[in-house]
Amino acid sequence: MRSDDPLAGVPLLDEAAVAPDSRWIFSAGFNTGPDLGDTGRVDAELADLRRLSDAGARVALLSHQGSSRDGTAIELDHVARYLSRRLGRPVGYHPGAVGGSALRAAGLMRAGDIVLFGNTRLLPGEEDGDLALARQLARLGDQVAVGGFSKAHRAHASNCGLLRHLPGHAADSLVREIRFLAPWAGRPPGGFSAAVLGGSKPEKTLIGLRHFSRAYDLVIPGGVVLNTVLRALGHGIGRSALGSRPDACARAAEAVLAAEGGATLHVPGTVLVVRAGERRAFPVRVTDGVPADCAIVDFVIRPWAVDLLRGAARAVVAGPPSLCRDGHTEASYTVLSALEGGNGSALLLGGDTVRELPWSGLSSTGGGSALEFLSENTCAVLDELRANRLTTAHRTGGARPSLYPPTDRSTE
Ligand SMILES: Nc1ncnc2c1ncn2[C@@H]1O[C@H](COP(=O)(O)OP(=O)(O)O)[C@@H](O)[C@H]1O
Ligand SMILES: O=C(OP(=O)(O)O)[C@H](O)COP(=O)(O)O
Repeated sequence: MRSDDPLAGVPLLDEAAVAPDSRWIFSAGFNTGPDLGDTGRVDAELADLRRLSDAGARVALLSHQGSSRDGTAIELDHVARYLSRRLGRPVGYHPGAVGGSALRAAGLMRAGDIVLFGNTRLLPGEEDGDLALARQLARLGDQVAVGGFSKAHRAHASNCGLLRHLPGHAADSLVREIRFLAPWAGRPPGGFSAAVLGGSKPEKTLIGLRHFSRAYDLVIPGGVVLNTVLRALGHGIGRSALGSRPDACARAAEAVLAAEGGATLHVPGTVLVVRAGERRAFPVRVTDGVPADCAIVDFVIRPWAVDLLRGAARAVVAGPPSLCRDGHTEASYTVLSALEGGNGSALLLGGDTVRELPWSGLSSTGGGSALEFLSENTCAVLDELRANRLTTAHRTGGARPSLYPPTDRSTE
């Protein structure tokens, strides 16, 4: 029988023996540019890195940032400098993560050293989970510690792929995040629940809209999710953004709109739009349709929905509801002030959501990963770690001491 504990059967770094001079690969999900923006995704890994280094491990650190598909992936020396500062010890940077020069850099590491290798998103095959690439990355160490919750929903070479080649363990950062999110997974236990969606990634519609419209009482679509819903309802949306998978998102929105029961879906009467080449937003009635040369950047939340948000026992915000980074804050700030003034608990999910919205309450370092976890009570990396525990690599573990002293696994 499958346990409800999302960590059941997952090997934990906490329970692993970390021998002096052992070679570890730490899979992280820093995904932050040179301005470092919100550092939560880096800070989350500090304790695990310190623990491995203090135990005398040689730590080859791998992280993704941006994407090679849209040219946003860059070198990560800024992250190594930040880590050095925060850890109070040198953290080296080696551009490139595969091939002779990376292996030589790994070979020069001494007990306790931490070296960040080049951005994995600069490697062809990373985002396809290429196992040949994973095999090359695996040469940087003998065991893997998996942190990087922000990419826990991606079966990429530098997380799930590595686990096909080496014994792996969930870093404490991953465990903490899962334990923190677990009470939010599935259908809320009682009281009124609300979800506000936004941002631009397709997961907000494909996972978020689907899940929350089944499991919650109120869903307020914003960002690209709102554009998708308005189009599915037959409204003109001009040149509003529809994200990277418009067709799949359109089908998901149509299915949600056609479903019986489920959450009340907030559809605004007024959206705020910007004309191409201009910055100033102006209101348009949804029923009038957005002019062809305009894009939706914001919207006005109806008073009844603001009241429901304020009274919600539980609320999740996944993605900035409006284009905050360009100063369009009407929907976003309305949501935040309703939640701040309310009596329930509210949780923000994601990178840009946490970076762009002024919020000091609960937040997760994951956007898409957190949505997947809330919807499925698991995610790709947890499944792979469970499978990894049963593999030959894990069972033999070379000549190393037993990684897992007998523990209570009765929940498996
Ligand atoms: N109406 C909109 N049109 C286009 N982009 C939007 C819109 N509303 C919000 N956004 C943008 O979406 C981006 C974040 O999307 P996403 O990556 O999905 O969020 P997160 O990183 O929190 O998971 C932000 O930069 C935000 O300003
Ligand atoms: O920033 C991330 O996702 P998120 O914006 O959904 O939080 C993760 O680092 C995953 O990145 P990806 O969505 O480019 O695979």
